[in-house]
Amino acid sequence: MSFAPDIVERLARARSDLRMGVPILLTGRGKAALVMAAETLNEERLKDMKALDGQPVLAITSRRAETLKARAYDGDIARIELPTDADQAWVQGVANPSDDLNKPMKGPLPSQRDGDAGLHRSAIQIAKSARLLPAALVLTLKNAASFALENGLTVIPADLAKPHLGATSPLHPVVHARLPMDAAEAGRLHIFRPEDGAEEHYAIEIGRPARDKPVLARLHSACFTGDVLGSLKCDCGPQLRGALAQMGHEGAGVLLYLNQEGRGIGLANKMRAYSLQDQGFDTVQANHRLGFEDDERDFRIGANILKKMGFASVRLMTNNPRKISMMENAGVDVAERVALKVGENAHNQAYLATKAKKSGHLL
Ligand SMILES: Nc1nc2c(ncn2[C@@H]2O[C@H](COP(=O)(O)OP(=O)(O)OP(=O)(O)O)[C@@H](O)[C@H]2O)c(=O)[nH]1
Ligand SMILES: [Zn+2]
Repeated sequence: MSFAPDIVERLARARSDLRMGVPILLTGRGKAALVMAAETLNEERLKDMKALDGQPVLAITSRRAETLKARAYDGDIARIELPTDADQAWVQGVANPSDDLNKPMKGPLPSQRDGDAGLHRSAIQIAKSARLLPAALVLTLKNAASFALENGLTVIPADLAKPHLGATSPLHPVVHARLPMDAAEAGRLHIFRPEDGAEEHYAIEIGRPARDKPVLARLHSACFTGDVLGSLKCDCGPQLRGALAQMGHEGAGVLLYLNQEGRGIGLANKMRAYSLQDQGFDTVQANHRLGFEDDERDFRIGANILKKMGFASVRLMTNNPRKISMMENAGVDVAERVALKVGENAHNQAYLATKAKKSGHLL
């Protein structure tokens, strides 16, 4: 029978469970763990978890651990032991840096050193892919199978999930239709849907670019604040309109609108980063304090869409060298880099300077 969800479908369920505050069960190497996302934890479920046998731990990334001066014995992650009197506010205070400056962490925060951190690592990856803060409460369970069944929990075997976490999901074209725009009357919007149930991505085709020549292309990452609201904190809005205008002017091009808001951390986390920037941290430091890397985007998605549309070579409009190398690694030739320098203003000068200094953006 083919009715039961496969691992990719179960992972999509797990992401939405965690976003709703519902626990999931991770299994692997003869162990099982009850997992709840720190961000969506509630007092009642925390109380119930503490009533079970065993020592719950809060798994956080080493980026977050560094800010908290906690030891990350597992390299990329740390397993913080939960004090017996820990409540929801304690857990969320460790996971979320918004109050770090007002309430410097008292600590010390002892981390676990022994045992296997595999399930904890998977828990953080799933929380991250759900666009939540990268922190999860984890409790190793006995009799896990009956516990999951009784409570109707989504069960994820970590070994089966591993190849899919951090992988690029195959994408399929859904529909395309004519879309006359200010920048070009001959516009067409294509919708692509990934198999993993995550956000759809869009391609805006201008004119009918030849498939056997390098196409003028832009990989644009969604920025609700810049693209829609005209935020002055970044240069996304002018870059989006500038790229479309140049494609309209040349009569041909493809703009990929990738739904990877906030360099892949989601809009809620980007707003957390903005609030940290108001406390004096730059765009890179803010991501790190939240527990993320500088840039969590997967540009292979863009390369895959281009290949699906029949393009093998691009004139890429970007100042970001990572976009160029990722395209080439994904098998799309970058015949030329076309600089896209628009939209500098008094509010985003420091942001653009940080990208140049810390993220290698070309000036
Ligand atoms: N996390 C985070 N994301 C931000 C911030 N400012 C802008 N963004 C996001 O950064 C992305 C901007 O990406 P792009 O326009 O592709 O820019 P880029 O990587 O600088 O590369 P090029 O513009 O091609 O040179 C969008 O997803 C924005 O939402 C910020 O301060 N923090
Ligand atoms: Zn932006």
